[in-house]
Amino acid sequence: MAEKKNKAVPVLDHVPIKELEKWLPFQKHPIVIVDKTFRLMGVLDKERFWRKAAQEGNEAIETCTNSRFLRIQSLSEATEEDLQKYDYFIVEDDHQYFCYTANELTAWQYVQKMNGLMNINQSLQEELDRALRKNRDLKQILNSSYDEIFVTDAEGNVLFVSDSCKHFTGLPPEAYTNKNIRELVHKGIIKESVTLKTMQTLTVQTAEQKYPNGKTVLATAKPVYDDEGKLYRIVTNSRDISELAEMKRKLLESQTIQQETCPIVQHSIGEKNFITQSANMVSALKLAEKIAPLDSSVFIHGESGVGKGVLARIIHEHSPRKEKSFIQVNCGAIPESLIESELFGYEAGAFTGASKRGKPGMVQMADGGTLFLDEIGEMPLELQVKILHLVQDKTFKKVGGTDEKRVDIRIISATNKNLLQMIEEKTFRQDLYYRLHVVPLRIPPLRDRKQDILLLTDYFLEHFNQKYSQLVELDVNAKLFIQLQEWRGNVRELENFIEQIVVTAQKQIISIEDLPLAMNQHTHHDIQFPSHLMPLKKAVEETEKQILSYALTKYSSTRKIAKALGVNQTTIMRKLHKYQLAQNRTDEPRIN
Ligand SMILES: Nc1ncnc2c1ncn2[C@@H]1O[C@H](COP(=O)(O)OP(=O)(O)OP(=O)(O)O)[C@@H](O)[C@H]1O
Repeated sequence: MAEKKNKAVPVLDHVPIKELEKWLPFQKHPIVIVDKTFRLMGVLDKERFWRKAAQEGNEAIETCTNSRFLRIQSLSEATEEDLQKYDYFIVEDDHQYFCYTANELTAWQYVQKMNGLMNINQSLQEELDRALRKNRDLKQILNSSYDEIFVTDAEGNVLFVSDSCKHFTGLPPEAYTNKNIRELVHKGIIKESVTLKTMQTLTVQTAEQKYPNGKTVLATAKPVYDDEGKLYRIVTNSRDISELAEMKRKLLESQTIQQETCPIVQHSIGEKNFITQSANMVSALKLAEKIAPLDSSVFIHGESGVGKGVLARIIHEHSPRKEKSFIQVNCGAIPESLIESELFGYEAGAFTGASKRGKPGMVQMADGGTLFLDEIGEMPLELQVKILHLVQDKTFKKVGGTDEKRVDIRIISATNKNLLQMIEEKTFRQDLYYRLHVVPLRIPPLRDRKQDILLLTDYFLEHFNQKYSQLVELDVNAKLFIQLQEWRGNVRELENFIEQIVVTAQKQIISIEDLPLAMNQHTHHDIQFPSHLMPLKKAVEETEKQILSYALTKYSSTRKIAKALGVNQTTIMRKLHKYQLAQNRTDEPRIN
């Protein structure tokens, strides 16, 4: 208890002198003695008690008797007035009396007030610290949100913008704070402000907004009212829905196309299958089957990797020539200097380095069967006239030979080039074009038959699982993700991609997170430059490898890659081997 102060003097009420004598030696302080009515009897001092009590008019007694005493319940009870009026204050505490001088009590009350003030100050400080901490926590929470949070007061003055605004707009939050929303809209920094609409209508407003950097966000502004029901704040939350919007668009697109889905059609070619369920592909297939028994020349148009080669095989297999050879010549893959001898063969000693016995060409090997001239647009102009003879008369001469040889072949050609434009540019002979272009067939790219993506994904998954004795599966999201890709390299790219998943899978069920790296390589074709410093040689190699991987998905032959990259074909072949990218190359002519 604060009132038990050291300086307080104990007060005794009617204690027999004898008792007092016994008790006195243990007291350190003077004692005040009062009677029953609380009238002062005397002030005792440890050593001088008896002496002073015996002497009438003792100075000490007199001082006390002239003094004014006030009995109070607690020290804090004494008022300013009391402190002026009385000299001593007697307080009872636990049946013991204590006597304080007015000075002591004033000092005590002063200390109490100071403590009180200090306590208030401390609790205010604590309250402030707590508020600041809360404010900091709140800011951190808001700033860690992926959504952008935008807060204004009732007048539209921007009070807070979370950090993610940088991600959305490219501008830091400071570009907006302490400005008025009207000013931001007026300057065109914000378009179609939902905050402004909420200010005007006092209702929740939601809108899809497009930012100049291409991002689409869904912004929702909500009014916040104070206790009196007046508008106090407007809190706007913006969520990046760019990916969602893109997915939605693609899904809608694929759903529209889905309506054109046909029953699955399947053909087996060698150990592989040709499979489709897209209406446009099925009609191309039907036409192919219809013209297959005829001997007329067929011309297949389509982007690289769509399946021109497979369709040519199907035509051959549906023709009376199916027991004979199907010879596929990739005109873009054979070096220009060799193409004539590869195609037509050569006589013994026709040129330096030629075999002494001569060599039959692919045309001769196709006798009785089908000759498939893939990438016919790559045929050198000088050779085109020789091909024209072959198509017209079914005759040809070997390199270095004089004899006209006759063959019974059916010619199927294919290209992903615009031959009409090449004719205009005089790089392709018009007469040859019309000779070859008797029955044109068109294979649509994979992006125009999205319903085939899933079908082909499942087919290739099963095929490669069997080939590599694996049990890899794709979960629903991974399949959806694959379905939504562009597949600019068409079926070949999808096939290679699934093969890569099966070969490199670390677990049985592949989910969407396991795909992106490979997806980046296969679909976006962005060349990633090394993100950290490394020896220049290694950085060059990494970039070179990426460029080659991309080129492989874009071009069907090393000759085309060489042309696109401005180096010779041998360099490309060497580098493909160096980076172990050459496994899937089938540049060599296929002979069946
Ligand atoms: N509908 C399909 N079903 C199954 N596999 C297919 C289908 N279409 C194409 N493929 C496969 O895709 C790969 C590429 O096909 P193909 O070589 O016939 O394409 P292409 O159009 O001739 O390409 P390029 O123009 O580059 O020569 C092949 O492995 C082929 O088996």
